[in-house]
Amino acid sequence: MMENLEELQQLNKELENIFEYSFEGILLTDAEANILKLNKVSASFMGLSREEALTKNIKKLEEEGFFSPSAVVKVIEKGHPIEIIQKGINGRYVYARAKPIYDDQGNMIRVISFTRDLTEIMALRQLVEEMEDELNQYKRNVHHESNIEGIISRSEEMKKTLYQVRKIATINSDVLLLGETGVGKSEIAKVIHQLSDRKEQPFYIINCATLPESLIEVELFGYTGGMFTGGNPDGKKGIFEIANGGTLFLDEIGELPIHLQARLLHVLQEKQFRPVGTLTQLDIDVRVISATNQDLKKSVEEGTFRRDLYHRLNIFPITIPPLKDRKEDIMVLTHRFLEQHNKTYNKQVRLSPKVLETFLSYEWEGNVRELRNLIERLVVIVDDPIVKMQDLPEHMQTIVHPKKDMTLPEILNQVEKNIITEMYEEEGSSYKVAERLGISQSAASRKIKKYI
Ligand SMILES: Nc1ncnc2c1ncn2[C@@H]1O[C@H](COP(=O)(O)OP(=O)(O)OP(=O)(O)O)[C@@H](O)[C@H]1O
Repeated sequence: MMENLEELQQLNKELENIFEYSFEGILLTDAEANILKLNKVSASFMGLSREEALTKNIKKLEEEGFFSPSAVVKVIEKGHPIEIIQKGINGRYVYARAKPIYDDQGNMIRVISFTRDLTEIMALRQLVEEMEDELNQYKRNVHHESNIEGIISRSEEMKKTLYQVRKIATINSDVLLLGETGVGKSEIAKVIHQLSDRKEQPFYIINCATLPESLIEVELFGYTGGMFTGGNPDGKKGIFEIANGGTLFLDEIGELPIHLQARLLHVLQEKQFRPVGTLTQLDIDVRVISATNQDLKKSVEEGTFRRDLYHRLNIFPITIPPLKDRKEDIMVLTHRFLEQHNKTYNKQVRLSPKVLETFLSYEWEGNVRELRNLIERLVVIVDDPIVKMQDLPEHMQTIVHPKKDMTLPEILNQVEKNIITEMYEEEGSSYKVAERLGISQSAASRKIKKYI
């Protein structure tokens, strides 16, 4: 008996501890809402001492505005458990769950309520939201950092290239940009200038392929007065002199006539040059960025490009990968060009999934320029809001680019897939596809299920 009593006391003590140290407020009332028992947390929600609270009735406290609405009062009215959010006297929000306790005869004898302070959770939520905002801001900044203005890119390949661009931009060395036509060499050259200490100084472009050979020398190096009949009597400044302090972009450097290549090498090495018709050397401070889509090494072997100039230019080469190797860039460039041209022409043109898929597997020999021009053309000429396969240039409509390890059945499968998806896009029904391809409707429908 004595042992049982001790055990009971021990258990009671443990329950008291649990009751007292709970993070939740726990409150017990009778069926008239008189408070019978409550823990510290519950008393503090009401802004009362425990002793005071034990003399109170919840209905009265509710009427006096200590909290509203009261879960206990609602349970007494309705006879079943309730969960609500209460506003407390000191502006605190509380999540309250209350339930009735019945005796064996089905009479409500007690109501027990559990309350949890939401104010802190709300404050924490606000903190989390603020942190999320900060994180997003940070992410935007990072994104901005890895993206350079004017250069749209998302691919790993371009990330590497842009990393090199950033590094080289600030060290003031001459740069050689390599890459197929239309990959963005001119854009990158501008970016290098923009990111360099020379950004406030002029940026000049000379295209060695478009200037007649007879003019290039004069354009680059200028001449002194009286040199040419019909020429300017005061002479003409060459671009090296004009661009002094700034950056000179020599596009299509592979086309520079061989007799001028030695002079260019001299300028690059000595940072000096001599205008045509004079013996005086002028000092210049020009950063030269050259670009070519030619294989300069091959030109050296063929004897059309000087080896020494090639080595001088090739100290800091940056290669811009072809668009076909930058699938993520195809996606993002397509999206951005569509956006731009839709805005310009006030249209809402979108591409069908098949067209997009074709873009991803197309060779893009003209690279970003070709993509940009094609999208502009499509936005202008297509009346429908969705660009379909038949709107593409003919050579793009039937492309299949078998990967190196594809077998003949796989290639044929690919062709079939292209035709079925394209036709289904156009016709929208398996019956029409069957009719056009001269196959049964069930065969057409099977293939549509297989490929789409
Ligand atoms: N990453 C890019 N983001 C946005 N536009 C780009 C990008 N790359 C290229 N372009 C655009 O594509 C077109 C061709 O680019 P750019 O003239 O720089 O190519 P290029 O390599 O210098 O060509 P070429 O060798 O024929 O001179 C331009 O309209 C340019 O603005």
